[in-house]
Amino acid sequence: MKMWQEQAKGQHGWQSRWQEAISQMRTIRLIGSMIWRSGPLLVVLLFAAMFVQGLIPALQLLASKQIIDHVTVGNGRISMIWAWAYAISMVFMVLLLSVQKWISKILAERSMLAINLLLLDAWEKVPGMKLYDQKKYRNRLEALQDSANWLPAQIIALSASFMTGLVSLISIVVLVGNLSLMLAIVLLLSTIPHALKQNRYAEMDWEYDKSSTEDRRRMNYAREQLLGRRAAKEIRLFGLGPFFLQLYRKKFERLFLRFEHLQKRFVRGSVLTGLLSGGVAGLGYFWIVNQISSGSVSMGDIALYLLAIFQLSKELRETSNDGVNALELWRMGHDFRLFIEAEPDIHQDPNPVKDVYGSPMTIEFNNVVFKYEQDAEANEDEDEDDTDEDEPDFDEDMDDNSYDVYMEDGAGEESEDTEQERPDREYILNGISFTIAPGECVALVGANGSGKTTIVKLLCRFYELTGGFIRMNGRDIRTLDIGELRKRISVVFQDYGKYGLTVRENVAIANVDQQDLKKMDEAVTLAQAQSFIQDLPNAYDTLLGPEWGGEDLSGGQWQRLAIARSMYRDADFIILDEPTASLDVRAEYELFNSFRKLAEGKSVLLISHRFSTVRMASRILVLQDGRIIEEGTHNQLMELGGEYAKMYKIQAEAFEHAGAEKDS
Ligand SMILES: Nc1ncnc2c1ncn2[C@@H]1O[C@H](COP(=O)(O)OP(=O)(O)OP(=O)(O)O)[C@@H](O)[C@H]1O
Repeated sequence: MKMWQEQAKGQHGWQSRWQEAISQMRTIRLIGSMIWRSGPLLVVLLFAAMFVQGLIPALQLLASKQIIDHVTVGNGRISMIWAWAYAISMVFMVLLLSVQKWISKILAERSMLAINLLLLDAWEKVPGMKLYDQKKYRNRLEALQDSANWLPAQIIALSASFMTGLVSLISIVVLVGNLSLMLAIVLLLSTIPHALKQNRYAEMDWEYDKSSTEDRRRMNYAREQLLGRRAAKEIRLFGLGPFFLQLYRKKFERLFLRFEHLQKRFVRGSVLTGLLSGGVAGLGYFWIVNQISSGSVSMGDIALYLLAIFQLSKELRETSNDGVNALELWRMGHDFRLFIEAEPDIHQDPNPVKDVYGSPMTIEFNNVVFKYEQDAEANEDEDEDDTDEDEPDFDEDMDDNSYDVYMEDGAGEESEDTEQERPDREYILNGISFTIAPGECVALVGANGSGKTTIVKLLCRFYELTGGFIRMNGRDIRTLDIGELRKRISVVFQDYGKYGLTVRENVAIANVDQQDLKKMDEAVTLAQAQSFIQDLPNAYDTLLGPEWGGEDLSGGQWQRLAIARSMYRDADFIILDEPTASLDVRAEYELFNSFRKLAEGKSVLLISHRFSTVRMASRILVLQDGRIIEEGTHNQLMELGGEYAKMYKIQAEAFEHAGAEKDS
C-alpha cells in the first residue's frame, strides 16, 4: 500500500530529509490538535505549570547566592527573605508537580480515547478487505492498536518534561552566561554529540520496534493459541502446548538478542559522549576555582556557579534525552497519521448513485476476471531474515513433513507465509458471466477453492474487480454508494460472526436502525431458532459466549442465529454461503421450505455443497477453474450428464451407502 511504501523506501538525501521534516510537522499538527481538542484549558494550564516549574531551579540558585552573600555581609533580614523565597519555591515546586501530574493524566486519558476513536473510525472507513491480506499492514495495525493505549500519555509526559527542562536550561544558561558567556557556550556545545548520538539511537530503537512487530505478532499469536478458547480443544488433544511454547520462546529469544545488541551499542555510545560533556563541566569547575583565586567573585557567586554548572550539565543531558525520546514518540505518531490518512482500498465514486435500487434485484456478472493481489510488501526488509528456520519443529512427536502439512492446512497459521511463497496469484475468476433475474434463486456449486465465496466478496465490493463488471439493476456497482449497496444485501457468511452479546443483539445487529420485534420473531422462527432460544435462561436477553460469562451454543444453533440475523436485515438480495453446513438434514429441509416463503420476491444466491439443498434452486451454476462450465435446472443438468451429474451421483451414492450400512 502506498502509505506504508512512503516510509519503507528508506529515503536519502536532503530532499527526502526535508520531506520527512514536513511529514513530521503534519504528524505533530495531527497529534497536537488531538491533544489540544482533548482539553484546551488543561493544555494551557499544563504549559503554564511547566513554564513556572522550569524557572524554579534558576530561582533557587539565585536565592542560594543571595542568602550566602547577605549572610556574609551580616544582612540577616534580606537573607531571611531569600530563605523564605527558597522555601516557598520548594512548596510551589511540589504543588506544581502534583498539578502537572493530574493534568497530564486527565489529558492522557482523554487523548487515548480520541486516538483510539480515530483509529477505529479510520479502520471502519476502510471499505474493502484487501488490507486484511497484507502482512505489513496487519503488523502496523497491531502495533498501532497497542501503542494507542500508551502513546498519548507518553507524548504528554515527555513533552512536558522536555518543556520544563528547556525553560530551566535557558534560565540557567542565562545565569552561567552572566558569569562567562564562553563557559555557557562551551557547555552547550559539549552536549551536542550526546544529543545527536541519543537521537541516532532513538531512531535505531524506533526501527527496531517497527521491524520487530512481525515477531511480536507471532509471539502474541502463540500466546493466544495457548491461552485462548478457540484452539483449546485441539491444543490439548494434539498436545500442542510445547510447540506453541517453543514458538513463543524462539521469537522472544530472537528479539531479545537484537534488543541486547542495541542496548550495548547505546551504553557504549552514551559513555563516550557522557565523558565529553562531563569532562567539559569539570573544566568549568577549574575555571571557577581560578576566578576565586583572582578574587573577582563573591562567595554567593561561587556557590551559585558551582551549583549552576552541575545543574546545567545535568539539565543539558536530561533535556536532550527527553527531547530525543519525545521525538521518537512523535515519530510513532507518524504511523498513526499515515494510517488515518490512508487511501481507501476500494475506489468510491465521488458522486455515487444512492437510490437506484428497484426490488427485487437483477444481478449481472459480465466477463468478470479476478485475482487476489500479491502482497507486494510481504517480503520486504523487516522480514528478510524471518524464515521458517525460526519456527519450532515438532521434536519427537512430529517430523518435518508433518509440520509442513500442518502449516499448509492452515490450522496453525493465517496462511500468509504460504501465500507469500507463491510467485504470483492465479486468476481465481476467469471470465464469469451470469445473471440472476429479479426474485430468482440461483445456486452456485463447485469444488473447494473454485471461487464461490470470492464471487460473494466481489458482489459486496470487498475487492476491486481485475476485469469485467458487475451490475445491479443495470448499474455498474462501482458507480453505487458502497454503504447503500451493502444495505441491500444480506449474507450468511461461511465464517459468520459469533458475538459476545445477548441473543436479541446477535440478531438485531443486522439492522441496527430498526427495532421490529415482530420481524425478529419471524426471522428467528424461519431460522428455527425459537425453541432453543426459549430454553435459554433469559431467552432473548441471554448473554452468549462463555468467555463473557454467557451461554455457549452448539455449532448448528450459532448458525441458526446467523441465518436469523441475515433474515432480519431488510435486504432485496440474499446470499447464503454454506448456510446449512452445521445443520442436520431435517433442519436443513425445513429451513429451506420456510426460507422459500420468506424469500419470495427476493433474489437469492445460494452456495452449498449439499445437493439436496442445491436442487431446490430454480437454476444452478457449476463453477470450475474460474469459469462457469454448466448452467441449468437440476433436471437439465442431470440430463446433461456432466460435472454436476457426476458430483450429484457421488453424493447420492455416499448417502445410499451410508443408509444401507445403517440398515444392515
Ligand atoms: N484473501 C485471499 N487472498 C488470496 N487468496 C485467496 C483469498 N481468499 C481466497 N483465496 C483463494 O481464492 C481461491 C478461491 O477461494 P474461495 O474462498 O472463493 O473458494 P470457495 O469456492 O468458496 O471454496 P470453499 O468451497 O472451500 O468454500 C482459493 O484458492 C483461495 O486460496
